[in-house]
Amino acid sequence: MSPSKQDFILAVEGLTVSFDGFKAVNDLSLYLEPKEIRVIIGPNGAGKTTVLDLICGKTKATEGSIKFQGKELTKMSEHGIVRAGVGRKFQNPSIYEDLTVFENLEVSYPAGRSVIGALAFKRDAEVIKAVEEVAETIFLTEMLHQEAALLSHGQKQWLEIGMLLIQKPDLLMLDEPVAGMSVAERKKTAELLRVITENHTVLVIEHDMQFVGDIADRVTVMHQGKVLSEGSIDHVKQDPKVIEVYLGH
Ligand SMILES: Nc1ncnc2c1ncn2[C@@H]1O[C@H](COP(=O)(O)OP(=O)(O)OP(=O)(O)O)[C@@H](O)[C@H]1O
Repeated sequence: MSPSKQDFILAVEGLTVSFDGFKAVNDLSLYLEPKEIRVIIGPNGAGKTTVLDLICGKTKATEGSIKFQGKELTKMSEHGIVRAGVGRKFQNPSIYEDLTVFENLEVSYPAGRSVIGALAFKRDAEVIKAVEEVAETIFLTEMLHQEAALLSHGQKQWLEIGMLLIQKPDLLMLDEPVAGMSVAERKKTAELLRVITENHTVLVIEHDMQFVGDIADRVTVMHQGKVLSEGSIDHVKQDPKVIEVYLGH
C-alpha cells in the first residue's frame, strides 16, 4: 500500500523558484518517508542544490509548498528551519580548523552554540556523552583531542556530519558528501549513512553512481528543474530518459 500524506516527513509540492525569469526549480514535487535515504541525481545545473537551498530556507520559493512534519517551511526563517529539525551540510566542510574534534562537536551541541559561549560552557556529563557517542559514529574516537586541521579531507567531512548529528535533526541534507574522498572513505561514509538512517531521514545529492547504489532507498533524477524519473536505482538506471540526459554522458 502506498503511504498516505501524513506518513511523509517531508512533502514538497509544486515548488518553483525563478531567478530573473529562469526557473531553476520548476513545479517540483518530492515526498520523503521517515528514515528513508533519498538521493537526488542529475546533470549539472539541474537544480539539485537549489532544492536543498529552498528546503533549508537559504533561497525563498517563488511558488509551492514544503511541509516538514506538518510545518510549512517556505514561511520560516533559516534558523527556524534548523530549530524545526532540518540539518544541512554544504559541499565544503565548515569546521573550526584550530579547535579539536571534541571542541568542534561541543560547540555544535545545542546548549552551546557560539564558540565563546561553548568554550566557557561547563563540560557536563551530558555534553561529553553526546560528543563521545557522535565521535564513535563518525569514526573519530581516536582523533577526539586532535586539532581538526590535522584531519584528512574525508575525516573533515565526517566531522561536519557529526556537528549536524549532535543537533539531533530529523532530516539531514548532504550535498555531495563523498566528493574528493578515497574509495575506502566512500565505503565508510556509506556505512555511516546507514547508521544515521536508523534514526534520521536523509536527503543526499550525489554524482558517484556506485555510492548512490550503495546507499539509496530511492533515487530522484532531476533535469531542468523538474523530476525526470524516480524509483529504485535499477529503475532509474534503465530509464531511457535518464540515460539520454545523464547516465549516457
Ligand atoms: N541565486 C541564483 N541566482 C541565479 N541563478 C541561480 C541561482 N542559484 C542557482 N542558479 C541557477 O540555477 C540552475 C540550477 O543550479 P543548481 O546549482 O541548483 O544545479 P545543480 O543541479 O545543483 O548543479 P551541480 O550538479 O552543478 O551542482 C543553474 O543554472 C544555476 O546557475
